[in-house]
Amino acid sequence: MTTPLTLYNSLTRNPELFQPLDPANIRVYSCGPTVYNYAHIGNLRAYVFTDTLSRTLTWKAPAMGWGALTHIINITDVGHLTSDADAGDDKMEAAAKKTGQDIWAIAAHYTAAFKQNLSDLGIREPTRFPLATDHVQAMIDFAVAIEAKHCYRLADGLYFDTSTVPDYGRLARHRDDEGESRIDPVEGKRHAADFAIWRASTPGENRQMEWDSPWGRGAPGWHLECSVMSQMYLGERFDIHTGGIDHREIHHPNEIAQNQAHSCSADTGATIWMHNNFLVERSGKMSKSSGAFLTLQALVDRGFHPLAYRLMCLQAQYRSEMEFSWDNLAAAQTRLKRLVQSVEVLRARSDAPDKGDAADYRQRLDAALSDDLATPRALPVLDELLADKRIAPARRLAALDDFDAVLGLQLTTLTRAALRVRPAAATLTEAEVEAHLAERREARAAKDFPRSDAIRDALAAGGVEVMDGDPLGWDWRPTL
Ligand SMILES: Nc1ncnc2c1ncn2[C@@H]1O[C@H](COP(=O)(O)OP(=O)(O)OP(=O)(O)O)[C@@H](O)[C@H]1O
Ligand SMILES: [Zn+2]
Repeated sequence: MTTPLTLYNSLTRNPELFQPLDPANIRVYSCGPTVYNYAHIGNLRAYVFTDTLSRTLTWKAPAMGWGALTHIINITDVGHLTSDADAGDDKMEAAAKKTGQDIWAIAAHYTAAFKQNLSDLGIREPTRFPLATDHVQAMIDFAVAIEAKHCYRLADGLYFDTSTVPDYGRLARHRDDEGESRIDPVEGKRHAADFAIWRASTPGENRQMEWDSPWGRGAPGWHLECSVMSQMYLGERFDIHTGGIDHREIHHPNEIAQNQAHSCSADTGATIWMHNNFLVERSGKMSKSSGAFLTLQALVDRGFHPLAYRLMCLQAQYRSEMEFSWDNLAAAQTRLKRLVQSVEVLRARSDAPDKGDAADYRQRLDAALSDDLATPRALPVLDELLADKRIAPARRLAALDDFDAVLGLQLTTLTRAALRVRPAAATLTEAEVEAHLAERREARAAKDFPRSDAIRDALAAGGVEVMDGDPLGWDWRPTL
């Protein structure tokens, strides 16, 4: 039995039954990163969420009679200002000025780093990663098409008049009074919420990225990019649009306004708008612009495996705020080790009787994921499946394969050696650690305890804790 898929729609603020426009081709658009710096682990949470969504859509497809999934994640390499509305500099140009580097090289470097992060987190590649800068002509065409009815010109560019579309800001649930203070004032705007869809370069601005347009040389607005790329690859109407919760306030309402203008209808573009909540620290939202943030590499440098972070994300439902702490990450890594160990045990035992059936577990997993991607409820089902001695090990391993297709924890291939990530500060190589441990085993066998202790202390000084009698059977672990 298959559970129908229910997803929370930010437009209606309600869970809704997912009914694809074209079951043969489900279409999803996710706002991608602005590539002026490394992604922080909060940004990456957004893509663990989209990966869970796309894996769930794929996993459920056979039973639901769905066909292909087309998933687009764009790369914002121009146009995103330091404020999500119309104030400040282009984040890309600002980074280029600050570092004195070529802006195209910056974009290429951080785009590659972002894709590596996704791969390290077991996030499947989307169908396409379109670059905003490859679509500038299409953006100009889109703007030309809506200009007469929906836009007006100011000295610094072409602006969208938000009063020309029905129900502007419905997604954000703006009340008129809060809208006013939220948006940066720009001289001459008709309404506070109006926004630039083309920004003309100011004399002497000296941008590295600029293009000719009917509104002067300049660059496209960030909101325009996503309207154009979603329409180009998914059509005017598609199924799901995702982004972080911050996008619910400005970026997505503005995309919707443009989509409505272009399609001459009240259609927002996507049927369901989904938003992941923030990763926060005690000091507030993790944020690239604020300077101090954690990258995935920073976690690895402290001895954590990227998949431990993925598991940490799955332990929270995507709509809940998630607080980062090293303790929580360490707990997730221990949980991952425990899972890897259970799989090892199953592999070693292939002879147990087969009295049970994994179908019940599959159904429970399906029920959890189909309830707005309730991953925290899915994980205990996995634990129970692995521990159910009534089901033969081979059958449990086969079911694990199926579970992992949607959880993406790579449990069928992950090894304990891979999980023993060496912190950046470590001085001993893996081979040296193994050699010391072998020597120590000999010393203990010969009851030479002072020598055994001396080796343990030497390892500790090198950042390695020897784990005698560890219940998980782990010989050693890196210390942080
Ligand atoms: N702390 C966070 N937790 C979860 N998602 C986040 C967080 N910060 C940003 N996001 C999401 O990450 C995705 C990529 O965002 P983007 O690269 O444009 O970030 P940014 O606006 O440049 O960075 P920041 O807002 O951190 O300064 C977006 O969907 C955004 O909503
Ligand atoms: Zn976007």
